Amino acid sequence: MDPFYMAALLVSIVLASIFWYIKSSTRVAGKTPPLPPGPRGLPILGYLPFLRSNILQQFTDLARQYGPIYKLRLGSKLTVVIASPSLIKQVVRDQDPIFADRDATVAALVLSRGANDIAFSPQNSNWRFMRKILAREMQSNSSLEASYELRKDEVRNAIRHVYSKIGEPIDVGELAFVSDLNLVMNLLWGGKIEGEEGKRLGAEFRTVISKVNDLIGTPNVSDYFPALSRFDLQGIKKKMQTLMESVDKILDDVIAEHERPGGVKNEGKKDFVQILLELKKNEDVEMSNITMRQLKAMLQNLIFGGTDTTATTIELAFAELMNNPEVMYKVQKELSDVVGTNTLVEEFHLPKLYYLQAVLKETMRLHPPVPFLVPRSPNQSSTIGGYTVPKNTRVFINVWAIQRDPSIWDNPMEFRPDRFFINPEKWDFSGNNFHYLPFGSGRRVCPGLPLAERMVTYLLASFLHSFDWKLREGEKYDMSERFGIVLRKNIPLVAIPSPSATLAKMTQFQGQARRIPGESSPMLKAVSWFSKTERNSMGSKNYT
Ligand code: HEM
Repeated sequence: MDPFYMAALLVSIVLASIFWYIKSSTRVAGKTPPLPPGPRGLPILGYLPFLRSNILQQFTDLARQYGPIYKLRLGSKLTVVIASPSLIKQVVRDQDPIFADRDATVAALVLSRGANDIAFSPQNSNWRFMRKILAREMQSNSSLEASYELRKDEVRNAIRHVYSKIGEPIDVGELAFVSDLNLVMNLLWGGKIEGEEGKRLGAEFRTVISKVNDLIGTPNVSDYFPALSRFDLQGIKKKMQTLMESVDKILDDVIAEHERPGGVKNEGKKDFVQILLELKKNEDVEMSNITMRQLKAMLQNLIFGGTDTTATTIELAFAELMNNPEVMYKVQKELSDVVGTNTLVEEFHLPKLYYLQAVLKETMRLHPPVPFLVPRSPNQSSTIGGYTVPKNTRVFINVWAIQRDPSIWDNPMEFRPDRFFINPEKWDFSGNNFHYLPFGSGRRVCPGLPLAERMVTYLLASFLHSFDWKLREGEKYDMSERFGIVLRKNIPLVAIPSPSATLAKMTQFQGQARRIPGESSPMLKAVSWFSKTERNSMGSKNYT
């Protein structure tokens, strides 16, 4: 080589090396903040081999060791866990636009039809529109008022079902899940697909939802080592694709039924599918951008997002009440004072049930149904609490830890609904108080909150107003939890219903007032008599 070029090459290499050295030493010297602290883990695997089954407690213990923001390397995936109100504020308020994207796992990508739903979509105009339409057509006060009869139908069905099981053990989580699923399906395509067809759809969805939740909760090698994802070593992607084929089939049937001339009755309140299809047909400008794929993904969000969360809340509230008889007594006393003894619970009673509302807040404090929220992911590198959180990091917000933090809550492990009566204006579900976030916060806050509040309170109030509950002989209370994207009670709560004093009184009254010859059970008659909507005679719908 020409000596001149040789010299030029050497000089360039030396200059490049100096430049690189200066650049990297300024980073070391602290111009770019460091990554958060955290345990080291093993080469390649990172901290994966050290994850315990009780991840809620483990993530909380790690915060004690490393501070309110720490990092874990799980395979090649960088994960940051945040567990202090002030740092959460930085993520979900101060830097919300940066942190409001999601980091969907392989299973979640299949479930969300390629992040085309509300829950896993990046922030874009379609995501904003889907949230808007949900808020306007399903969650606004006026649309919730208009759909009340649909909820009332299902709550009465649930009461009838429990009534038919008096004295028998009932799996409370299962009861809550089926009731919630029926309720959500009724709002989505309610009254249109009934009878045997409705029953079949309910049963199919129950199976699919439980399988989907298992898959979403299974740790997947493909997520921790994206280079291996094309091999789908555990077959999770394949299994999810198969499940989605059956979901697709159900939703296609529902849509086809709505589009078939004469398939949908026109009288009464329009269901959500009908509203969406009409908007599409009328060529609403924003709606025309929404593809059929997105529409189905949105319906799925409502079914998957609205059933497990509400059912787990009801089961955990039930368990806490049975574990705390004095609190149960106060709830039932309030119910008989507010609702009275001559009628079943109606939704207009709910705003007056202050104590029951406090019970639900306390349940969701100790057992937030989505304990780490739905993980977020920054769309650019950012600084939180003096540490760098690189682009595409998976960010967990440990609401479970914050809502049990003794520096924030007095005797946090005690179930004390009364704590919500001190400065009640401070405690709501809006996500503005960073000490209490069961529905999340910021632009990703749960859009189903108004419906969830009504569903959970209405069902719980109805079950407790109409029945007394006890555990099976020799059974012990257990409040342990199992982690999943939605928290579960570790051991399902099984309880035995008997008619409450109110129901017994109503029954006596009914027995005298309206005894039908040949009717063996006047009490059964009473429940039926109080229901104005006897669609399914006295049978149970979709319950096992
Ligand atoms: C007790 C019941 C419920 C709880 C505790 C709950 C909680 C949550 C939480 C914590 C999030 C994530 C928020 C965040 O990342 O900041 C979320 C998101 C979501 N929830 Fe709920 N939820 C409940 C019921 C419902 C219901 C009834 C529906 C619909 C009918 C629903 C639909 C959704 C959807 C679509 C999202 C995704 C929002 C987005 O990413 O933009 N949820 N929920």
